[in-house]
Amino acid sequence: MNLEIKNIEKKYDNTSILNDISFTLQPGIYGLLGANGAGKSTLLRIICGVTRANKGTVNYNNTDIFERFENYRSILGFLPQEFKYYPELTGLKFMMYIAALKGVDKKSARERCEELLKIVGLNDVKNKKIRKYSGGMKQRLGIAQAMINDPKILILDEPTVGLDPKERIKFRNLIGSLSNEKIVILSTHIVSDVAYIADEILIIKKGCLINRGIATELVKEIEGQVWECSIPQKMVAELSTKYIVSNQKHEDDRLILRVISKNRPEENAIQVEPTLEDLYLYYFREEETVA
Ligand SMILES: Nc1ncnc2c1ncn2[C@@H]1O[C@H](COP(=O)(O)OP(=O)(O)OP(=O)(O)O)[C@@H](O)[C@H]1O
Repeated sequence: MNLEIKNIEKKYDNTSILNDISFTLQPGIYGLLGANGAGKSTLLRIICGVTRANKGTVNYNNTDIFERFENYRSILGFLPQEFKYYPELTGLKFMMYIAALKGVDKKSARERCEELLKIVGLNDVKNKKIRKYSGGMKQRLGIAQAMINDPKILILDEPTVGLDPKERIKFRNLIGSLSNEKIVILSTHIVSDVAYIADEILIIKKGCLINRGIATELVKEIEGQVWECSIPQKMVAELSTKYIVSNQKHEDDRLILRVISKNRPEENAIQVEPTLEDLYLYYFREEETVA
């Protein structure tokens, strides 16, 4: 199985949103990482066939998705960024409704919906109205509905928005367990969401795919450029304007600063192993701080 994104370009009102994006995916979990507005949602919507690209194609097993779109839709699961939940329905009724929309036959629908609600840990609340669900529960319901047709390609757009740290961990474990033999693409601007579960990271910046690979390979780009130095409080402002500071923590009356810099930032600075968060900050420092 393969999904090929080939020379995709997208413009809105003559502004380029996606710029000649090409990559091919095999089964695995892929983290699409980029700052707000980088073009992640647009790219995912194009991959799902919801939005049309101005140029380029999306090919599933070497066929343009629009050549056999019904066939493609039947193997696709999608959780869009702004998903509509129908608060007055119960979790189970909502799932049954989506199953009907997706053409799952009535007999197997109930069994499938109950099974998925169990998998995502919503069995106990399946007869409660969605308006009583927490953010994490809603997101898990969103994943469950995307899985109704047992998709081979599962696309989740910012699925961890609004989740607390405990729910994030639950979510990561869930994705890990669901992804067998599937292509899972998961977009986020939160590095820790994908650092542990993604087999590969795709980094998108201002509509361009600027890097792709396994995390341990990607971070080599800044090897030898990440430092930790212990400094007095009063030096923070000075160092922060001079260097990219990826983290800081207090230690007694001093601060331990994690700095990204080609040169040793301070006499006592020691080199440390780069992480994906450091790399993210290195790429997106002007755009936002790491969440
Ligand atoms: N329908 C549209 N019409 C005009 N501009 C759009 C439309 N959809 C997206 N854009 C613009 O395209 C750019 C990329 O948006 P997109 O939602 O794809 O980014 P993103 O990386 O998913 O960011 P976010 O996480 O904030 O959603 C933004 O500048 C956005 O304003």
